[in-house]
Amino acid sequence: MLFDSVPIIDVGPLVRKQGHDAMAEDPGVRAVVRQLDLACRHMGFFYVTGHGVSPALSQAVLDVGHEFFSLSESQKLRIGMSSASGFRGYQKLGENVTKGHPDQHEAIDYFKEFEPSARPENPLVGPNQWPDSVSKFRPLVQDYLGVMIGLGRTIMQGIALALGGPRDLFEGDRAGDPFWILRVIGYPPVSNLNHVSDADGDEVGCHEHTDYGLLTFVNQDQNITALQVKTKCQKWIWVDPIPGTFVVNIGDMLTIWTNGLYQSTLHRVINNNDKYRVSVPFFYEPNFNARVEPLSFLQNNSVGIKGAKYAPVVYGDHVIKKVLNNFG
Ligand SMILES: N=C(N)NCCCC[C@H](N)C(=O)O
Ligand SMILES: O=C(O)CCC(=O)C(=O)O
Ligand SMILES: [Fe+2]
Repeated sequence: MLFDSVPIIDVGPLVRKQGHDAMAEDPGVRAVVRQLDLACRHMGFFYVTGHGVSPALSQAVLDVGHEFFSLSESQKLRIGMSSASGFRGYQKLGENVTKGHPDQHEAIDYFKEFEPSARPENPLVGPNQWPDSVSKFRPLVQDYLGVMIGLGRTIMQGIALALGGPRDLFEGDRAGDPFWILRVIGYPPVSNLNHVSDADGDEVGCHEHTDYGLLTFVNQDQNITALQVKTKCQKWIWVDPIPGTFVVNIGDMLTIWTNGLYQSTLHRVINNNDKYRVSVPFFYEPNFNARVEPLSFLQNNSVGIKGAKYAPVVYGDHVIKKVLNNFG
């Protein structure tokens, strides 16, 4: 089965039953689980509706993003990202690099904060940086984080069932204490052309990449189409915003845990519109110290994969390598 567009999944039944002992037998949950399985096997991307996150909260987070990016450069640089801040904070246009190409976006990056006892040589140890010039920014984003961590956990329960595992497969040492990431990203318009001929050039808001962890939830401006995904047929397709939904995609650690059954999917951003675009991806990730390796029950599965196709990695090592690469 091949998808030529991104499927929409109403996860309402899963959200209502999550954590219940009998959830795996609930017919509504089972229908959601089947759709998650197909989307993860064949596309790596899906929209979710029925997630229970307030549309007003999602919109307010985008609004404070717009407000922040409209500030002067010197105000934005007051929360500038550096190695001293653990790579948390504001990065200027072109500062983030993907496979050697500077990206045409500016952003603020947040990571879960470490306990004071964390190893000081870990380059990601540092304080998150909040803009005080946009007073509602911090409380809104913190509310949003709480809600999104809950949604990430719920969808991971659905994915655990989709794989034929117990619902708590990704709890505990795997992803019970997720090293979440949140980015508030601004993409200026790159050109007024109606097509993009050279997708390696300067006009790309974020060059093609896969995400690092388990699940990404993209909250994006309505009425601007800029995100593209590469289908299994190697065709780039646009992912239009749909009101009230998140665009969800799977990350590299799910590829490893599922022994390649659910593969992370290449995507990129080209804001070839005349409006400034804001998106806020929330990344639900494994625990920082999680050891990620193909699940034993997926090493000889129905698709005929024999043995482990991927070497084990520690998630924290993977994300550190990625972040250091992004900022030279
Ligand atoms: N936390 C995540 N997944 N961030 C994705 C950013 C993708 C662009 C980055 N320069 C890169 O090359 O990865
Ligand atoms: O802006 C978007 O729609 C997606 C951004 C993205 O892919 C990322 O930050 O990993
Ligand atoms: Fe991404």
